[in-house]
Amino acid sequence: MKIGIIGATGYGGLELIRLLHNHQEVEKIKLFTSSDEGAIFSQKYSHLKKLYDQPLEKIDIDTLAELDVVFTSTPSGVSSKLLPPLLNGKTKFIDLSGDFRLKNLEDYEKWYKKEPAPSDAVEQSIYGLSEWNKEAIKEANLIANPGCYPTAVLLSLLPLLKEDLIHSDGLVIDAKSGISGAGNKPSMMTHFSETNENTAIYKIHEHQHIPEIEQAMKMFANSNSPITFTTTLVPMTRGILATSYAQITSEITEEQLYNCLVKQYQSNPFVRIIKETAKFGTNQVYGSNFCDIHVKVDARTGKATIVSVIDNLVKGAAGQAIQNMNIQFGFDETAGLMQVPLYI
Ligand SMILES: NC(=O)C1=CN([C@@H]2O[C@H](COP(=O)(O)OP(=O)(O)OC[C@H]3O[C@@H](n4cnc5c(N)ncnc54)[C@H](OP(=O)(O)O)[C@@H]3O)[C@@H](O)[C@H]2O)C=CC1
Ligand SMILES: CC(=O)N[C@@H](CCC(=O)OP(=O)(O)O)C(=O)O
Repeated sequence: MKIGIIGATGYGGLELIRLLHNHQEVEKIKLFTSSDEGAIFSQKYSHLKKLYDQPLEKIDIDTLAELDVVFTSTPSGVSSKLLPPLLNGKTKFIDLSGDFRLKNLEDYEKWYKKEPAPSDAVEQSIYGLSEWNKEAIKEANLIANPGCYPTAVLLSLLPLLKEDLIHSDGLVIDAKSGISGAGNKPSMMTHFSETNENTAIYKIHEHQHIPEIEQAMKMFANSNSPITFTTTLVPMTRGILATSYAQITSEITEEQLYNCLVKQYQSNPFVRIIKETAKFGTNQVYGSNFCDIHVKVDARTGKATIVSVIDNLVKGAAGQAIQNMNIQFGFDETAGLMQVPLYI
Protein backbone atom coordinates (compact mmCIF):
# COMPACT_ATOMS: atom_id res chain seq x y z
CA MET A 1 0.00 0.00 0.00
CA LYS A 2 1.26 3.43 -0.94
CA ILE A 3 -0.21 5.96 1.44
CA GLY A 4 -0.34 9.74 1.58
CA ILE A 5 -1.02 11.93 4.60
CA ILE A 6 -2.10 15.52 4.11
CA GLY A 7 -1.76 17.38 7.39
CA ALA A 8 1.06 15.06 8.49
CA THR A 9 2.48 17.78 10.74
CA GLY A 10 -0.69 18.01 12.86
CA TYR A 11 -1.76 15.85 15.79
CA GLY A 12 -4.02 13.58 13.73
CA GLY A 13 -1.28 13.22 11.08
CA LEU A 14 1.38 12.32 13.64
CA GLU A 15 -0.90 9.70 15.11
CA LEU A 16 -1.58 8.23 11.66
CA ILE A 17 2.18 7.88 11.15
CA ARG A 18 2.67 6.25 14.58
CA LEU A 19 -0.01 3.65 13.89
CA LEU A 20 0.68 3.03 10.19
CA HIS A 21 4.37 2.50 10.95
CA ASN A 22 3.64 -1.00 12.29
CA HIS A 23 0.99 -1.89 9.73
CA GLN A 24 2.12 -4.88 7.68
CA GLU A 25 0.37 -3.84 4.48
CA VAL A 26 2.01 -0.40 4.34
CA GLU A 27 4.94 -0.10 1.95
CA LYS A 28 5.42 3.67 1.70
CA ILE A 29 4.04 6.77 3.42
CA LYS A 30 4.25 10.12 1.64
CA LEU A 31 3.96 13.14 3.91
CA PHE A 32 2.41 16.33 2.53
CA THR A 33 2.45 19.90 3.79
CA SER A 34 0.81 23.15 2.79
CA SER A 35 3.31 25.32 4.63
CA ASP A 36 6.76 23.75 4.88
CA GLU A 37 7.68 22.03 1.64
CA GLY A 38 11.15 20.44 1.67
CA ALA A 39 11.54 20.50 5.46
CA ILE A 40 12.98 17.26 6.85
CA PHE A 41 10.20 15.79 8.92
CA SER A 42 12.43 14.42 11.69
CA GLN A 43 13.99 17.88 12.10
CA LYS A 44 10.54 19.24 12.93
CA TYR A 45 9.75 16.27 15.18
CA SER A 46 12.83 14.76 16.81
CA HIS A 47 10.94 11.70 18.03
CA LEU A 48 10.86 10.59 14.38
CA LYS A 49 14.67 10.67 13.87
CA LYS A 50 15.85 7.50 12.05
CA LEU A 51 12.22 6.74 11.32
CA TYR A 52 11.04 9.55 9.05
CA ASP A 53 14.07 11.50 7.84
CA GLN A 54 12.27 12.34 4.61
CA PRO A 55 11.33 15.79 3.24
CA LEU A 56 7.74 17.01 3.43
CA GLU A 57 6.21 17.21 -0.03
CA LYS A 58 4.07 19.82 -1.68
CA ILE A 59 0.44 18.74 -2.15
CA ASP A 60 0.33 17.75 -5.80
CA ILE A 61 -2.76 16.34 -7.51
CA ASP A 62 -0.82 14.03 -9.85
CA THR A 63 1.19 12.52 -6.97
CA LEU A 64 -1.99 11.96 -4.93
CA ALA A 65 -3.64 10.21 -7.88
CA GLU A 66 -0.85 7.57 -7.86
CA LEU A 67 -1.42 6.51 -4.25
CA ASP A 68 -3.72 3.76 -2.95
CA VAL A 69 -5.14 5.76 -0.08
CA VAL A 70 -4.81 9.34 1.11
CA PHE A 71 -5.73 10.53 4.59
CA THR A 72 -6.67 14.18 4.91
CA SER A 73 -6.12 15.35 8.48
CA THR A 74 -6.68 19.02 7.85
CA PRO A 75 -8.76 21.82 9.36
CA SER A 76 -12.37 22.03 8.21
CA GLY A 77 -12.78 23.78 4.86
CA VAL A 78 -9.63 22.25 3.28
CA SER A 79 -10.61 18.78 2.02
CA SER A 80 -13.97 20.09 0.74
CA LYS A 81 -11.98 22.02 -1.89
CA LEU A 82 -9.04 19.68 -2.40
CA LEU A 83 -10.74 16.30 -2.84
CA PRO A 84 -13.76 16.68 -5.19
CA PRO A 85 -11.70 16.78 -8.44
CA LEU A 86 -9.87 13.59 -7.37
CA LEU A 87 -12.84 11.43 -6.44
CA ASN A 88 -13.20 9.50 -9.66
CA GLY A 89 -9.65 8.16 -9.82
CA LYS A 90 -8.20 4.99 -8.30
CA THR A 91 -7.13 6.62 -5.01
CA LYS A 92 -9.35 6.14 -1.98
CA PHE A 93 -9.72 9.03 0.48
CA ILE A 94 -10.30 9.03 4.20
CA ASP A 95 -11.07 12.49 5.56
CA LEU A 96 -10.63 13.12 9.27
CA SER A 97 -12.27 16.55 9.19
CA GLY A 98 -15.96 17.37 9.33
CA ASP A 99 -16.18 18.41 5.66
CA PHE A 100 -18.07 15.40 4.28
CA ARG A 101 -19.96 14.16 7.34
CA LEU A 102 -23.15 16.22 7.26
CA LYS A 103 -25.49 15.24 4.44
CA ASN A 104 -27.49 18.44 4.80
CA LEU A 105 -25.27 21.19 3.36
CA GLU A 106 -27.17 23.89 5.23
CA ASP A 107 -26.31 22.15 8.48
CA TYR A 108 -22.62 22.30 7.56
CA GLU A 109 -22.87 26.01 6.80
CA LYS A 110 -24.77 26.70 10.01
CA TRP A 111 -22.59 24.70 12.43
CA TYR A 112 -19.13 25.05 10.81
CA LYS A 113 -19.77 28.58 9.50
CA LYS A 114 -17.97 27.67 6.27
CA GLU A 115 -18.90 26.98 2.69
CA PRO A 116 -19.91 23.31 2.29
CA ALA A 117 -18.31 20.76 -0.06
CA PRO A 118 -20.01 20.22 -3.46
CA SER A 119 -23.22 18.21 -3.02
CA ASP A 120 -22.20 15.29 -5.27
CA ALA A 121 -19.04 14.74 -3.20
CA VAL A 122 -21.04 14.84 0.04
CA GLU A 123 -23.57 12.44 -1.45
CA GLN A 124 -20.94 9.84 -2.27
CA SER A 125 -19.15 10.09 1.08
CA ILE A 126 -19.65 7.21 3.52
CA TYR A 127 -19.86 7.90 7.25
CA GLY A 128 -16.99 5.92 8.77
CA LEU A 129 -18.38 4.81 12.11
CA SER A 130 -16.58 1.48 11.69
CA GLU A 131 -18.75 -0.76 13.87
CA TRP A 132 -22.02 0.52 12.36
CA ASN A 133 -21.35 1.04 8.67
CA LYS A 134 -19.03 -1.79 7.60
CA GLU A 135 -20.79 -2.86 4.41
CA ALA A 136 -20.86 0.69 3.03
CA ILE A 137 -17.25 1.32 4.11
CA LYS A 138 -16.11 -1.70 2.06
CA GLU A 139 -17.38 -0.01 -1.11
CA ALA A 140 -16.40 3.59 -0.28
CA ASN A 141 -14.14 5.84 -2.31
CA LEU A 142 -14.48 8.67 0.17
CA ILE A 143 -14.88 8.03 3.89
CA ALA A 144 -15.98 10.79 6.24
CA ASN A 145 -14.28 9.70 9.45
CA PRO A 146 -16.49 10.57 12.44
CA GLY A 147 -15.71 13.31 14.92
CA CYS A 148 -14.08 12.39 18.20
CA TYR A 149 -17.06 13.22 20.45
CA PRO A 150 -19.62 11.55 18.12
CA THR A 151 -17.55 8.34 18.11
CA ALA A 152 -17.64 8.08 21.91
CA VAL A 153 -21.31 9.08 22.16
CA LEU A 154 -22.72 7.02 19.29
CA LEU A 155 -20.95 3.76 20.11
CA SER A 156 -22.48 3.84 23.59
CA LEU A 157 -26.00 5.01 22.71
CA LEU A 158 -26.88 3.48 19.34
CA PRO A 159 -27.49 -0.11 20.53
CA LEU A 160 -29.79 1.05 23.34
CA LEU A 161 -31.70 3.49 21.11
CA LYS A 162 -32.05 0.95 18.31
CA GLU A 163 -33.57 -1.62 20.68
CA ASP A 164 -35.83 1.02 22.30
CA LEU A 165 -34.35 0.38 25.73
CA ILE A 166 -33.87 4.09 26.40
CA HIS A 167 -35.91 7.11 25.33
CA SER A 168 -34.28 9.46 22.85
CA ASP A 169 -36.52 12.29 24.11
CA GLY A 170 -34.78 14.31 26.77
CA LEU A 171 -31.37 12.74 26.20
CA VAL A 172 -28.61 14.73 27.90
CA ILE A 173 -24.98 14.13 26.93
CA ASP A 174 -22.11 15.68 28.84
CA ALA A 175 -18.72 15.05 27.20
CA LYS A 176 -15.24 15.97 28.37
CA SER A 177 -12.08 16.12 26.27
CA GLY A 178 -8.35 16.50 26.61
CA ILE A 179 -6.73 19.49 24.92
CA SER A 180 -5.19 17.65 21.94
CA GLY A 181 -8.75 17.47 20.58
CA ALA A 182 -8.28 21.10 19.56
CA GLY A 183 -5.25 20.40 17.33
CA ASN A 184 -1.71 21.77 17.54
CA LYS A 185 -2.34 25.47 16.95
CA PRO A 186 -2.38 27.21 20.33
CA SER A 187 -5.22 29.60 21.08
CA MET A 188 -6.78 31.40 24.04
CA MET A 189 -8.84 28.22 24.58
CA THR A 190 -5.83 25.91 24.68
CA HIS A 191 -2.97 28.03 26.04
CA PHE A 192 -1.32 26.29 29.03
CA SER A 193 -2.27 29.03 31.48
CA GLU A 194 -5.92 28.84 30.35
CA THR A 195 -6.19 25.06 30.65
CA ASN A 196 -3.88 24.16 33.55
CA GLU A 197 -5.77 24.00 36.89
CA ASN A 198 -8.98 24.72 35.00
CA THR A 199 -11.99 22.86 33.66
CA ALA A 200 -14.10 24.86 31.22
CA ILE A 201 -17.34 24.23 29.40
CA TYR A 202 -17.40 25.62 25.85
CA LYS A 203 -19.58 25.97 22.70
CA ILE A 204 -22.70 25.41 24.87
CA HIS A 205 -25.53 24.26 22.53
CA GLU A 206 -23.40 25.37 19.59
CA HIS A 207 -21.02 22.48 19.11
CA GLN A 208 -20.62 21.31 15.49
CA HIS A 209 -20.90 17.68 16.58
CA ILE A 210 -24.58 18.12 17.58
CA PRO A 211 -25.95 17.71 14.01
CA GLU A 212 -23.50 14.86 13.35
CA ILE A 213 -24.72 12.90 16.39
CA GLU A 214 -28.37 13.57 15.54
CA GLN A 215 -27.84 12.55 11.90
CA ALA A 216 -26.25 9.23 12.93
CA MET A 217 -28.92 8.56 15.58
CA LYS A 218 -31.48 8.88 12.81
CA MET A 219 -29.48 6.83 10.31
CA PHE A 220 -28.60 3.88 12.56
CA ALA A 221 -31.30 3.89 15.27
CA ASN A 222 -34.21 5.67 13.57
CA SER A 223 -34.25 8.21 16.36
CA ASN A 224 -35.45 11.74 15.58
CA SER A 225 -35.12 13.58 18.88
CA PRO A 226 -32.87 16.60 19.34
CA ILE A 227 -30.14 16.12 21.94
CA THR A 228 -28.75 18.31 24.68
CA PHE A 229 -24.97 18.10 24.25
CA THR A 230 -22.25 19.91 26.14
CA THR A 231 -18.48 19.77 25.89
CA THR A 232 -15.90 20.46 28.57
CA LEU A 233 -12.13 20.87 28.30
CA VAL A 234 -10.18 19.14 31.03
CA PRO A 235 -6.48 19.63 31.77
CA MET A 236 -5.10 16.48 30.19
CA THR A 237 -3.62 15.81 26.77
CA ARG A 238 -5.67 12.91 25.41
CA GLY A 239 -8.99 11.28 26.10
CA ILE A 240 -12.74 11.75 25.94
CA LEU A 241 -15.22 10.70 28.59
CA ALA A 242 -18.85 11.03 27.45
CA THR A 243 -21.66 10.63 29.98
CA SER A 244 -25.24 10.32 28.73
CA TYR A 245 -28.34 10.48 30.91
CA ALA A 246 -31.42 8.79 29.45
CA GLN A 247 -34.84 7.77 30.71
CA ILE A 248 -35.20 3.99 30.43
CA THR A 249 -38.30 2.60 28.78
CA SER A 250 -40.56 0.94 31.33
CA GLU A 251 -39.48 -2.23 33.16
CA ILE A 252 -36.00 -2.25 31.63
CA THR A 253 -33.24 -3.48 33.93
CA GLU A 254 -29.55 -2.69 34.07
CA GLU A 255 -28.86 -6.29 33.07
CA GLN A 256 -30.89 -5.83 29.86
CA LEU A 257 -28.96 -2.69 28.92
CA TYR A 258 -25.66 -4.45 29.58
CA ASN A 259 -26.70 -7.54 27.59
CA CYS A 260 -27.82 -5.39 24.66
CA LEU A 261 -24.40 -3.71 24.49
CA VAL A 262 -22.55 -7.02 24.81
CA LYS A 263 -24.65 -8.58 22.06
CA GLN A 264 -24.19 -5.63 19.71
CA TYR A 265 -20.42 -5.62 20.01
CA GLN A 266 -19.56 -9.29 20.60
CA SER A 267 -17.77 -9.65 17.27
CA ASN A 268 -16.20 -6.17 17.33
CA PRO A 269 -12.63 -6.20 18.61
CA PHE A 270 -12.40 -2.56 19.71
CA VAL A 271 -15.54 -2.06 21.78
CA ARG A 272 -15.40 -3.39 25.34
CA ILE A 273 -18.39 -3.42 27.67
CA ILE A 274 -17.25 -3.08 31.26
CA LYS A 275 -19.65 -4.50 33.84
CA GLU A 276 -18.49 -4.15 37.42
CA THR A 277 -16.05 -1.32 38.01
CA ALA A 278 -15.14 0.91 40.92
CA LYS A 279 -13.87 3.59 38.57
CA PHE A 280 -13.95 4.12 34.87
CA GLY A 281 -11.64 6.55 33.08
CA THR A 282 -9.76 7.65 30.00
CA ASN A 283 -6.45 6.05 31.04
CA GLN A 284 -7.85 2.57 30.38
CA VAL A 285 -7.95 3.36 26.63
CA TYR A 286 -5.04 5.87 26.38
CA GLY A 287 -3.04 5.40 23.16
CA SER A 288 -5.33 2.59 21.97
CA ASN A 289 -8.19 2.10 19.53
CA PHE A 290 -10.56 0.81 22.22
CA CYS A 291 -13.87 2.33 23.19
CA ASP A 292 -14.97 1.19 26.66
CA ILE A 293 -18.61 1.48 27.71
CA HIS A 294 -20.25 1.20 31.13
CA VAL A 295 -23.93 1.49 32.03
CA LYS A 296 -25.75 1.91 35.36
CA VAL A 297 -29.44 2.31 36.10
CA ASP A 298 -30.61 4.55 38.92
CA ALA A 299 -33.74 2.81 40.24
CA ARG A 300 -34.80 5.98 42.11
CA THR A 301 -35.04 8.15 38.99
CA GLY A 302 -35.59 5.55 36.27
CA LYS A 303 -32.60 6.97 34.43
CA ALA A 304 -29.66 5.19 32.88
CA THR A 305 -26.20 6.70 33.06
CA ILE A 306 -24.20 5.52 30.06
CA VAL A 307 -20.50 6.31 30.03
CA SER A 308 -17.91 5.76 27.31
CA VAL A 309 -14.21 6.53 26.97
CA ILE A 310 -11.94 6.76 23.94
CA ASP A 311 -8.59 8.24 23.04
CA ASN A 312 -9.64 11.18 20.85
CA LEU A 313 -6.56 10.84 18.63
CA VAL A 314 -6.90 7.07 18.15
CA LYS A 315 -10.48 5.71 18.12
CA GLY A 316 -11.62 9.34 17.78
CA ALA A 317 -9.43 10.05 14.73
CA ALA A 318 -6.37 8.21 13.32
CA GLY A 319 -7.14 4.75 14.73
CA GLN A 320 -10.68 4.66 13.43
CA ALA A 321 -9.43 6.02 10.08
CA ILE A 322 -6.99 3.08 9.81
CA GLN A 323 -9.69 0.66 10.97
CA ASN A 324 -11.79 2.00 8.08
CA MET A 325 -8.89 1.53 5.66
CA ASN A 326 -8.57 -2.06 6.87
CA ILE A 327 -12.28 -2.68 6.26
CA GLN A 328 -12.16 -0.91 2.87
CA PHE A 329 -9.21 -2.96 1.61
CA GLY A 330 -10.26 -6.29 3.15
CA PHE A 331 -7.37 -6.45 5.65
CA ASP A 332 -7.72 -7.80 9.17
CA GLU A 333 -9.73 -5.05 10.91
CA THR A 334 -7.19 -4.89 13.75
CA ALA A 335 -4.07 -4.58 11.54
CA GLY A 336 -1.72 -2.01 13.07
CA LEU A 337 -4.19 -1.23 15.83
CA MET A 338 -3.89 -3.71 18.70
CA GLN A 339 -1.88 -1.53 21.09
CA VAL A 340 -2.13 -2.19 24.79
CA PRO A 341 -3.44 1.03 26.39
CA LEU A 342 -0.77 3.11 28.12
CA TYR A 343 -2.49 2.91 31.52
CA ILE A 344 0.19 4.61 33.57
N1 LIG B 1 -7.39 16.35 17.32
C1 LIG B 1 -8.38 15.47 17.44
O1 LIG B 1 -8.53 14.81 18.49
C2 LIG B 1 -9.32 15.25 16.32
C3 LIG B 1 -9.32 16.02 15.18
N2 LIG B 1 -10.24 15.81 14.18
C4 LIG B 1 -10.23 16.62 12.98
O2 LIG B 1 -9.11 16.21 12.19
C5 LIG B 1 -8.55 17.31 11.49
C6 LIG B 1 -7.07 17.44 11.89
O3 LIG B 1 -7.01 17.68 13.28
P1 LIG B 1 -5.64 17.94 14.05
O4 LIG B 1 -4.61 17.03 13.53
O5 LIG B 1 -5.96 17.91 15.49
O6 LIG B 1 -5.30 19.42 13.60
P2 LIG B 1 -3.90 20.16 13.61
O7 LIG B 1 -4.22 21.60 13.67
O8 LIG B 1 -3.04 19.59 14.68
O9 LIG B 1 -3.25 19.80 12.19
C7 LIG B 1 -3.81 20.16 10.98
C8 LIG B 1 -2.74 20.14 9.91
O10 LIG B 1 -3.38 20.51 8.67
C9 LIG B 1 -2.42 21.15 7.83
N3 LIG B 1 -3.09 22.23 7.10
C10 LIG B 1 -3.51 23.43 7.59
N4 LIG B 1 -4.05 24.17 6.61
C11 LIG B 1 -3.97 23.44 5.47
C12 LIG B 1 -4.35 23.66 4.12
N5 LIG B 1 -4.92 24.81 3.74
N6 LIG B 1 -4.10 22.68 3.22
C13 LIG B 1 -3.51 21.52 3.58
N7 LIG B 1 -3.12 21.26 4.85
C14 LIG B 1 -3.36 22.20 5.78
C15 LIG B 1 -1.34 21.70 8.74
O11 LIG B 1 -0.10 21.18 8.29
P3 LIG B 1 0.84 21.97 7.25
O12 LIG B 1 0.94 23.39 7.73
O13 LIG B 1 2.14 21.23 7.33
O14 LIG B 1 0.16 21.83 5.92
C16 LIG B 1 -1.64 21.14 10.11
O15 LIG B 1 -0.52 20.57 10.73
C17 LIG B 1 -9.39 18.52 11.88
O16 LIG B 1 -10.39 18.72 10.93
C18 LIG B 1 -9.99 18.10 13.23
O17 LIG B 1 -11.14 18.81 13.51
C19 LIG B 1 -11.14 14.80 14.23
C20 LIG B 1 -11.18 13.97 15.33
C21 LIG B 1 -10.31 14.17 16.48
C1 LIG C 1 -11.08 19.74 22.64
C2 LIG C 1 -11.58 20.38 21.39
O1 LIG C 1 -11.48 21.57 21.19
N1 LIG C 1 -12.14 19.57 20.51
C3 LIG C 1 -12.63 20.03 19.25
C4 LIG C 1 -12.93 18.85 18.40
C5 LIG C 1 -12.69 19.28 17.00
C6 LIG C 1 -13.01 18.31 15.99
O2 LIG C 1 -12.65 17.18 16.04
O3 LIG C 1 -13.74 18.87 15.05
P1 LIG C 1 -14.37 18.21 13.77
O4 LIG C 1 -14.64 16.79 14.16
O5 LIG C 1 -15.59 18.98 13.55
O6 LIG C 1 -13.39 18.28 12.69
C7 LIG C 1 -13.91 20.89 19.40
O7 LIG C 1 -14.60 20.75 20.38
O8 LIG C 1 -14.21 21.63 18.45
